[in-house]
Amino acid sequence: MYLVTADEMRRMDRTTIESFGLPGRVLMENAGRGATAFFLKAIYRQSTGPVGVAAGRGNNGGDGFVMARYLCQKGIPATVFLFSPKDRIQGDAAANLKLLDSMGVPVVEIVDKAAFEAQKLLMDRQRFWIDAILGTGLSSDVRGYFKTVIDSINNLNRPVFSVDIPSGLNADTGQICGVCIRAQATATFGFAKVGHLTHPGRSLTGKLKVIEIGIPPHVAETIGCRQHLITADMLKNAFPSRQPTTHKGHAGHVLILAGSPGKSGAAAMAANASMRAGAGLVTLGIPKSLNPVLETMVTEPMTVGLPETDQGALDESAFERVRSLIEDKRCLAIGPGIGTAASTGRLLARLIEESPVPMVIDADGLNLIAADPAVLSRRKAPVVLTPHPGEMARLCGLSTAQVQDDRIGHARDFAQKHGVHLVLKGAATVVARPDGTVFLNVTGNPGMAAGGMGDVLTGLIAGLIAQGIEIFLASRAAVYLHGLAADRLESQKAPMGYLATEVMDTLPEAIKALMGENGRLFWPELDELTYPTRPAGE
Ligand SMILES: NC(=O)C1=CN([C@@H]2O[C@H](COP(=O)(O)OP(=O)(O)OC[C@H]3O[C@@H](n4cnc5c(N)ncnc54)[C@H](O)[C@@H]3O)[C@@H](O)[C@H]2O)[C@@H](O)CC1
Ligand SMILES: [K+]
Repeated sequence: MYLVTADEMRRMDRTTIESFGLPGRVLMENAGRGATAFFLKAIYRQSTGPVGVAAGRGNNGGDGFVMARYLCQKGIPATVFLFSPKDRIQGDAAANLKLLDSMGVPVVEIVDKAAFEAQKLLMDRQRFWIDAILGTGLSSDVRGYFKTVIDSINNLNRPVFSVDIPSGLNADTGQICGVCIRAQATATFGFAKVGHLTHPGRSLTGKLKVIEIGIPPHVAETIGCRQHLITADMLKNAFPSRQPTTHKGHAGHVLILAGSPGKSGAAAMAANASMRAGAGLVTLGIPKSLNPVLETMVTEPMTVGLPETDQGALDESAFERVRSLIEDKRCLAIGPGIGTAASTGRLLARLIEESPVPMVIDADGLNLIAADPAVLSRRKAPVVLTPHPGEMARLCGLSTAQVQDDRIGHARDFAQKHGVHLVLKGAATVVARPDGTVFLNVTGNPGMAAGGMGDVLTGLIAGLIAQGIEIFLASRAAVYLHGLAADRLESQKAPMGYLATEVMDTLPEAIKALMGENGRLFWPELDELTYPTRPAGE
């Protein structure tokens, strides 16, 4: 499912109108009619009463005029509060405003703060609000008079329904431009916008419905839209089917380099998560003094003690041993709990340059790369990086706040610049491919804000790659499954307090839910088999 930016939506509207020949007026009619149906279903059915339509001077306001007309036709009292002089409304919106006049729908012109104050009583009487003030045409922070209007509507504490996007929300980043409507539900047109599903936009949008308004689906491809939503549908066939004769060698062998004193748990979780992902075998390479501890912490994974520094971190001299360990592996994951010793950094750099198998790099591995991300261009095999916003900030030389302001943009830029796959963790994880294609994940919940979740994700991605799943697909499937497992725990257990190891242990259930029928092996039922009733020859 495509997620579009404001500019892409504008280009799609234009292509549909100019090349496809569908008039803008028809699009606006479809938008307003569809939005009304959703408003009645999602908001208005709870109770009844007068509806205030707050309209701006652009086409978003035009959609609001159409909605007011349909409400009036249904006998629902609607008043349009027009936050612009009537004579500044143009085009399709102006045509729809005229229709309101002829239908007798009241339109209250509010052109400045004084007029706004004068209408406060009438505004207070409205039981519901439709927000058609600003849509994808928002071009800067909302200030002054419009800011007061948006604040006042929020403060009325009435159910608010947004047309296309909550007014004040940046459609490209999900960031608030000065102030923003808090909607209970939003009807958007043609395609969901990136900002609807990126935080904080997601919580301001409320329940979202995409209304089909007549834009042909192929137009998204024509204009080169590169953002998508991760859906179960695109992942359900990701897992290679297992034959009755499949053995652990077929299911792939993962090598994980992890751990340092005080961080042996990270190594154990990453290794066990690869097993939970379905990898056939996992070998865990750790600093040798940690080997006795890890031997008792993990059961299924094998452990190998590697040369270490005086402080007990992985040492560069482990390189030859690791290189020989990689030979029969399908994926190398490195980073959980490895620390940031310079010698470990040199080991990592040499592995990036030499590893013939895909690498997943996480945690301290990312902090080590941050000193010289150019090493990534010398990789032999594909690389997946899994930073959280803080690690991403170090990789990009930015502040965490700057990364969070445009998560998709930074993830895409880094992936393109360094030719890597990048998983930017956090609410609505972003998965970017070296060509700049980006997918957004919406599974998961705030209960995941706990130590160890990242280690589990690293092991999960590696475990999926080891099973032969293409790297970008494996990365998307992993973030989806990781969130899905946590969502199960949240609904069955508690909103927080569940552990990373519990998420890990729930992964097989999440995989089963994702695979659906594809996950079942169809053995013949016993009564379908025919047995000789007596031994042959008797
Ligand atoms: N044919 C089309 O283009 C269609 C557009 N549609 C609607 O049209 C909307 C986009 O319409 P427009 O491009 O006219 O833009 P909007 O209606 O979103 O807003 C544009 C107006 O807001 C003003 N504005 C921008 N930033 C502001 C700020 N920070 N503070 C105060 N005023 C600000 C602009 O000067 C402009 O007058 C969509 O969100 C959607 O609701 C739908 O009707 C479907 C068809
Ligand atoms: K709006």
